[in-house]
This record gives sequence, C-alpha cells and structure tokens, in this order.
Amino acid sequence: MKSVIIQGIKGSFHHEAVTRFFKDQEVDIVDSPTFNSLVRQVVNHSVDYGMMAIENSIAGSILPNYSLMTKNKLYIGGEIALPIKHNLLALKGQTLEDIHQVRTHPMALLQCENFLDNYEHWQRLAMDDTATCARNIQDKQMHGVASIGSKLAAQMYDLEILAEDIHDVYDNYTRFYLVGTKPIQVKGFNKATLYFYTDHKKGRLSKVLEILASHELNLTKIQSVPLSGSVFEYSFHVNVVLVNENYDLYYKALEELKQATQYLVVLGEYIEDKRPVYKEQEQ
Ligand SMILES: O=C(O)C(=O)C[C@]1(C(=O)O)C=C[C@@H](O)C=C1
Repeated sequence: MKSVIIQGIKGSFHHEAVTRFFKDQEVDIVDSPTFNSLVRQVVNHSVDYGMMAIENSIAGSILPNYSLMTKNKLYIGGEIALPIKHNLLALKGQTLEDIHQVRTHPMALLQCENFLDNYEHWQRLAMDDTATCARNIQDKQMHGVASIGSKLAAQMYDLEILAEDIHDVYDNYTRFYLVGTKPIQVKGFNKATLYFYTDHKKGRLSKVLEILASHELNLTKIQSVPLSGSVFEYSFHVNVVLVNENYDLYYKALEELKQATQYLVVLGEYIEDKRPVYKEQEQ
C-alpha cells in the first residue's frame, strides 16, 4: 500500500485531499505537524508521497511551499482542487456568547476574516492544522475556545458546529499537489508545472510568455518566488494547460524555453483538476 504524508492529522483538509485524490485506492495516511517535516520525510523516503497545499482561492499562494518544492527537488504527480467549507466548532453545549478565543490554521483564519470581524473581541490564534485545533479542544475540554475547520473534524472530535459555512466567499478552493522525489509519469497528462529563471535582461519574461502562447499552452498561473542567493531577483513557477493536448507543440515549446531561460525544469506533468462549475454559474 502507498503511504502519503499530510500536513496535519486526520480530519484536516489535507486528509480530505488525499481521500479525494486516491478515490477507491487504499493508502496509508501519515500525519506531520508542519510542511517542513512533511518534506523531510518525503526526501528521506520514510513515505512514498506527500500531499501539500499550494494555494487558496481567497488567501492566495502558500509561498514557502513553492520554495520547499524546488529546494528539495520534489516533483509533482498530480493536483486536487478541493472545495473548502469552514465551520466554527466548540465543545457541545457552548454557544457563540461563551467564546473568547478562536484557534485554527493561519490559512483558515485568512479565509474567514469577514465572519471573524463580527467578533472583534475574540482572540485569534494561528496554530496547527484545523483538525489538531479541534482535537485539542475536545482532549483538553477547552471551554470558551472555538476552532475553525470541516464538518468531518466536528464529527471525528465530537464537537458542536456553532456556525456553518463561515468562509468569506462561497466558492472557496484550495489546490494541493501530490509530490515525490522522482519525476512521476502520468499517462494522458494535460497540465504541466515549469520552474525557471532567466538572466534578468529586458524582455526575457515576455519572450517566455510568448513561447507559451504560440505553442497552444494556456497559462493558468504564474508565481514569482525570490531566487535564493540573490537580492530582489526572482524565479518563476508557471502552470500551463495543453490546449487540445497537442504534445508535439508542448515538447517544441520546452526546447525553445531551454534557449530562452538560464535554468528550466519540468516539475510535473499531470492531469488538471478542474473546479466544478455549479449550475448558477453557468447561466
Ligand atoms: O489545516 C488544515 O486542515 C489543512 O489541511 C491546511 C490548509 C492549508 O494549508 O491551507 C488546507 C486547506 C485550507 O486552505 C486551510 C488549511
């Protein structure tokens, strides 16, 4: 059975990301307190893969995870765009009036700012993953303390839901990568993540973008990340979707990109996880 390490414990969104990604396949889910320790255990082969959040549709990119991937030479074997629904959880019998402190993962706090602004007197603590915060409230019988997390966490740690769907925007998604230490071959891939930097001369980045556009590669994300060892120079992570899955054009683009950049590596070729489009949005 494959083992996959997550940031957090069972009942976290990382846990849900793994179960959605692997569907019916059985996997051994291993907990990790931080992203750093997750990556360490992937690198030293204590586990087969890691599942790592990389960006959220409200709060934006989790920048340290971009650098963790490249510094540790990790490759991407797949992605999952998980709908994230946050709820306010507390011990059974508690009410909103009893609460004076809320604790959760920092990304979850960022996704619920509008709700939290209604309770300015609550102390906000950015802590571990959403599920560990929920479990601690139960284990330590913390009265007056709420956590933010999923309904699964409420169920697993026997907490009451004091407020449902408290994220700022209904359509809230976090994108996760499945990462490993070797390039992962994915049959029928239609998306790729490239990492590059240039010699920082005029027009270099626009040349790269022009190569992508002229080879039917749709740019879905570009993220600049400080280049380690330089001051105010940047490397770039780009995600591209292969329009009409034209592999010839994709490989030609890679050849041209090698000429246009100082350093280029393909971090992953995998299947795009499209966020579902709801009926109301189609109209
Ligand atoms: O705390 C959790 O439950 C997580 O899985 C972490 C995490 C994150 O890293 O962004 C995952 C999804 C949500 O965006 C909030 C938190």
